[in-house]
Amino acid sequence: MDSHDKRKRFVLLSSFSYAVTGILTAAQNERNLRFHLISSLIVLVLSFYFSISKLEWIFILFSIGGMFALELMNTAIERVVDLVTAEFHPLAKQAKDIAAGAVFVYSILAVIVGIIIFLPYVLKQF
Ligand SMILES: Nc1ncnc2c1ncn2[C@@H]1O[C@H](COP(=O)(O)OP(=O)(O)OP(=O)(O)O)[C@@H](O)[C@H]1O
Repeated sequence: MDSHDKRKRFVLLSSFSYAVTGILTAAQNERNLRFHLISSLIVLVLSFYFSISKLEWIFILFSIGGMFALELMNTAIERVVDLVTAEFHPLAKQAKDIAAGAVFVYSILAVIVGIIIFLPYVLKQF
């Protein structure tokens, strides 16, 4: 491995560690993210319990992963807005509210996916 390859590998590993640090920082500071973590664990337990199909797993994993990714992006937007201004600003409000709106839209979708997948399994229990 030449020094150029070593440098590229170092840059890749650094980016990975920055991303992990970002996720851990957000998880420590954001109540919403911890809520998503707990709900995701419950959903994963249910998925194993009901032995859901491969296709259902794909939808569940995309719902969970997408939710986390959006929540992280929302947190990043909140941080940048707070960095730019501590004063009340209509654009700061719009930026935060729109980012929160994106998370809300995806949450509704994830709940609908959860109902479509789990309701038939739950009803079969009775
Ligand atoms: N600088 C600002 N100017 C105008 N409105 C703001 C500003 N900061 C926050 N807001 C408004 O207050 C709301 C709450 O802001 P806050 O910074 O507490 O974020 P949050 O959405 O509650 O974050 P969290 O997900 O951490 O609870 C925002 O959604 C926005 O409507």
